[in-house]
Amino acid sequence: MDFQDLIAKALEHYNNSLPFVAYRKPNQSTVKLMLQKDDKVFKVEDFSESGFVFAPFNDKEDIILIPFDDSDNFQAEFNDLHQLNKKTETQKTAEILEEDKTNHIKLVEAGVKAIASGEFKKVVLSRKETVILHSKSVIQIFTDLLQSYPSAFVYCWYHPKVGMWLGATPETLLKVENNRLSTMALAGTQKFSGNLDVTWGEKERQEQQFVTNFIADSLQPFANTITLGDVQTVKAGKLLHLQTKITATINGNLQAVLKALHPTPAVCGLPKQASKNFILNNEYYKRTYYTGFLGELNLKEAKSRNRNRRNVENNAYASIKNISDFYVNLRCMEIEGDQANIFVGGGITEASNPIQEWEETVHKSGTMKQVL
Ligand SMILES: C=C(O[C@@H]1C=C(C(=O)O)C=C[C@H]1O)C(=O)O
Repeated sequence: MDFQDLIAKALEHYNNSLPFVAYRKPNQSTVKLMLQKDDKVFKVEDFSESGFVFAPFNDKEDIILIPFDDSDNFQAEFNDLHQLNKKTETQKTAEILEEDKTNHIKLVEAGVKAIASGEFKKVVLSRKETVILHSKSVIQIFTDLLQSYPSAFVYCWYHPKVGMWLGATPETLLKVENNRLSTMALAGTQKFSGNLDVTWGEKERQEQQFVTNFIADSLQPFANTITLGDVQTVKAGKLLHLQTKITATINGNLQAVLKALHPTPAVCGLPKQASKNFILNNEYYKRTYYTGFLGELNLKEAKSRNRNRRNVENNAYASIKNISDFYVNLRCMEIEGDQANIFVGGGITEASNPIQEWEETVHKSGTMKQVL
């Protein structure tokens, strides 16, 4: 199937008010489409299910599933950037509301105060910004995201009883292939100005180290070996972040591992419960699915043995891999009628400057506004 046919199928499904998800993994060209056959709201109970997961920030709320068995699945290649109409005109930067700025600064000040008084060590504080879409369609936004962010997980998710979400996230929550787990600690932000070789402040290094330590500690009860990579600077659109890759061999079930990890201090804080309570009680809006996670759950993939082997008979015994591949729902938006709600936040430590934190959220929302 070619990409235009895949888009037409998704549109038809949307017009029939039926759930679907279209997505492309980082640095890949294959776009997958799952069309759910009815409009039931399926929920994940224990992560033994198989399908596409859409989980909220608050782990007390329901996790939505588009089950593989109740869906028609398609895929297409998206690699010829010129096959599409050229990227549509970027909308002028929307006006920043003075009230949003004052509120965010107040929120960060309250966060810094709570840290200074010992309530927690780090908290990620965020806000919602609304942009009017004018004539741009959801499908145009999705294809612009695919073109603009080749190294992100790009998706468009729709359920008539839940909503319409789009995003291009740079952050993996975890990937599990049989019992091999890989994840990342991503935090710290600065603007990209043409150079990856940049210096990072102590605040960003510490903030990212909190995330690495938390992930390593949380995996400890389920892991035989945990390997941490070096701290690297990575690019996400026009922003840079600090990242440490983490791999482990796990012996626990996926539900227990997720319960320990989500939400990580990359999107919540440290310690988890105190920072989470602060977020739920103090942010000026409800996060719903922003900073939740999404992706494939228990996908079965046939993997043939090494093709270079002399003994070709071995190739007959293709092994089946069980794969779960989840991403943190960042750099995302919710579409409501003719408006897009963009969600942006940043990590706060005792050393945070409220005005700089406000500016960081402005840079992050700019990344999303580029495709609107
Ligand atoms: C919370 C967001 O991003 C997270 C926070 C970061 C930070 O504090 O520097 C960086 C990357 C993400 O882990 C967001 O993009 O909304």
